Amino acid sequence: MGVVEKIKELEDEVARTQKNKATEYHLGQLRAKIAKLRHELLEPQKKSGKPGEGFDVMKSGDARVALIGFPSVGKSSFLSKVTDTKSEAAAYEFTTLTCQPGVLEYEGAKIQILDLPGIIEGASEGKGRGRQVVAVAKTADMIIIMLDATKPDTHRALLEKELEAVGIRLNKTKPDVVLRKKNTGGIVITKAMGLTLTKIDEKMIRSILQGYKMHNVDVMLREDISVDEFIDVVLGNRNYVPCLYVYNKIDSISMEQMDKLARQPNSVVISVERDLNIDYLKDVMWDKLGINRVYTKKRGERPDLSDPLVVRKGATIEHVCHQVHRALADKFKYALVYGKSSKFPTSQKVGLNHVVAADDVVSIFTK
Ligand SMILES: Nc1nc2c(ncn2[C@@H]2O[C@H](COP(=O)(O)OP(=O)(O)OP(=O)(O)O)[C@@H](O)[C@H]2O)c(=O)[nH]1
Repeated sequence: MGVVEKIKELEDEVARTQKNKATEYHLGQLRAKIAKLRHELLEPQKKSGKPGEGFDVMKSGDARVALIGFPSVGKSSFLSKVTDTKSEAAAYEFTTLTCQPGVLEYEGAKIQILDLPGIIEGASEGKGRGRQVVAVAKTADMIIIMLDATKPDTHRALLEKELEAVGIRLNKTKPDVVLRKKNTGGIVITKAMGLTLTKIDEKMIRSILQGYKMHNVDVMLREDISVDEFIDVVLGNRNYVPCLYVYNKIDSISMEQMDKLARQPNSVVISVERDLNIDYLKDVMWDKLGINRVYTKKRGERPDLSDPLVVRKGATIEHVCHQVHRALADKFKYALVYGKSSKFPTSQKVGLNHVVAADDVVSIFTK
């Protein structure tokens, strides 16, 4: 029996099994087995060369967004509206995947948008093309699921399920659990002070770990996690990616329908054709990507506002140095920051660990 059939069989067993106290552990183990098989299915086959070879797209620009959606939802129209695809005319040919990267310039940042082939259906069954689409999606800083507002909203669940099955977690944070493997000593579970587990218990944790033949591990729990979240931690290869649901073609639906879609979490409604809400979408993307601009200023000169540096939220002066030049941090003496992260109305003298804020102006002084 192939892996796909085995997964199907286990899934059927889960569906058949009544959920109650007595079957709880059995169900947990089944889910762990399914996760393990899925993982096997998606592991790149050994002889296929270097990881990523053949289909990965070089990460260019400051952030990368993967655009996913069924055919005819308006992805191409969207890309030609917001990106400068003309200058990137060369489509990247991959072994079986053609991926058209476009660059969206926004607030001085270059955001690379990858239009992934319409169909990711079957990706979780490890079908060649699906596997590659997923590999690219996993490198994205954000995923946009584009949907057709005029169609029934079933595509969304299909795409979510597919991404979920390949280990991509949308709009979730990594569970706060630490596993440490050791050579002896058995399984030792510790919980953070005051933490009560409501969705999983120690017996289940042990049974899952044993299922993975992990007999000597320290487990530190800092969060009330579910069984599936614990399996995610054990497998350890999940990608936690922010996701925006973009409903296109709102020009063709009623106000009521539009209002309902727009009120869903992480959702933006647009019309590419009528140019509705596109700028708002860019703002939301920028926010969700968690990036900031900072400006540099040379001594005695005005800050260079035409050429911002783009850094992640929470970035430090050290990150800023790296953006300017690879070797700058080694020669660093101190920096002066002006702006929101400065303690003073004027500049503050800071070291490499100082966290910059949006639109700060930074002067770097070297040894
Ligand atoms: N009513 C309406 N139609 C739109 C809008 N945006 C795109 N379309 C139409 O939807 C159809 C599909 O658009 P595409 O941009 O080719 O869609 P796609 O997702 O790239 O499709 P594939 O290339 O098949 O993956 C075209 O006929 C567009 O004219 C919109 O905002 N409103």
